[in-house]
Amino acid sequence: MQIHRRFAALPGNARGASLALGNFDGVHIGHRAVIAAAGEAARRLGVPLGVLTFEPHPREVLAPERAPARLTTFARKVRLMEELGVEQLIALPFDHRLMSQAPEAFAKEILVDLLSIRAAAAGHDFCFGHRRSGDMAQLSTLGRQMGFAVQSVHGVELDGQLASSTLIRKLLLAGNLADANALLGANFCTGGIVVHGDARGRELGYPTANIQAVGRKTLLPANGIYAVRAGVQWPDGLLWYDGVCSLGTRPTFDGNDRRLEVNILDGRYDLYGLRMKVEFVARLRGEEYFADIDALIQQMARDCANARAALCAAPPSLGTGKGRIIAG
Ligand SMILES: Cc1cc2nc3c(=O)[nH]c(=O)nc-3n(C[C@H](O)[C@H](O)[C@H](O)COP(=O)(O)O)c2cc1C
Ligand SMILES: Nc1ncnc2c1ncn2[C@@H]1O[C@H](COP(=O)(O)OP(=O)(O)O)[C@@H](O)[C@H]1O
Repeated sequence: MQIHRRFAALPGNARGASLALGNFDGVHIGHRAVIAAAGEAARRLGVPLGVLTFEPHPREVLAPERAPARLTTFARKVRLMEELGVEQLIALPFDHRLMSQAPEAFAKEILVDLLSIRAAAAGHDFCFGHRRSGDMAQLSTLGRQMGFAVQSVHGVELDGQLASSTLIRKLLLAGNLADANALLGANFCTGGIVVHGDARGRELGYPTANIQAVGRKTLLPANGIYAVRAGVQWPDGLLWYDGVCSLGTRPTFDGNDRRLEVNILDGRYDLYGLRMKVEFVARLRGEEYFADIDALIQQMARDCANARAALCAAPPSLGTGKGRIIAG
């Protein structure tokens, strides 16, 4: 996949694609339906499949204090889109010129003059142009006038819930990881760098790598204990391990800061300073206060056994998206 981040540096092969338009935070099953629709048009027309998005999200530029925490970093979006077969990712900076562009000017200057698109697909509620004044009906009209096909894609519902980034954020914050992952079509994933903690984990018999976010933070799920897959970025490549993670303030030890800590179930490693990805596979329980440390240690042993069982039963991490396209 080729990634284009600057208007001025768009090579010729970024032009003439079938493009999915949107922000795609989470790359959830609704987003996947939009990308699939753009992919079908790409195959029909014999042109590359692309995604046009703005990075950072316009909301993060216009009202950063009100922007919700992200489900996916840009790097994670790139990886998920690559898995979906996206060939050209055009992630343009959202600047003041773009902000003030009327819908017609956006279509003419960006979609036609800059990108010469052949087709566009977006969610039925997609808005574009100055103050989000352009909608899908207008994009279809502009497409007819300017010579590109437009497909409006209906929302995707899973077990009666319409996939949306907002709903997935709510589910994660409420501790409903199973539904959030189902709507994501992949396991929720975050990560960071392994830093020093209180050196207590090794005394308990469960060393835990403390993960500190680097760069733009993602949302974190509700506090609790989770079965995870931990991706360690060793100098010579990324390796995945089964693990268990504790997310929260460690009430047993009067912790006051919120920490994300991962115990890799098998083996001992020196992880300090390395990057680690944490894929949340299943929620095991909430954090608890233990008056007796031995009781916590016994519970941690049960957590590890439960994590093993959950990880054995879990489907492969990516491409598990299910869902039904609904009308309307
Ligand atoms: C599987 C697992 C379950 C845990 N459950 C709890 C818990 O219920 N309550 C709690 O206070 N801390 C819990 N912890 C967090 C430990 O207290 C924490 O890992 C320990 O204090 C080590 O901290 P350190 O990495 O800073 O040394 C859990 C940790 C793990 C790995
Ligand atoms: N299986 C393992 N899972 C997680 N960390 C491990 C493991 N084996 C060794 N370690 C190392 O132990 C460190 C965590 O030990 P711990 O006693 O919890 O101290 P601290 O939290 O202060 O770093 C990790 O950062 C890592 O370098």
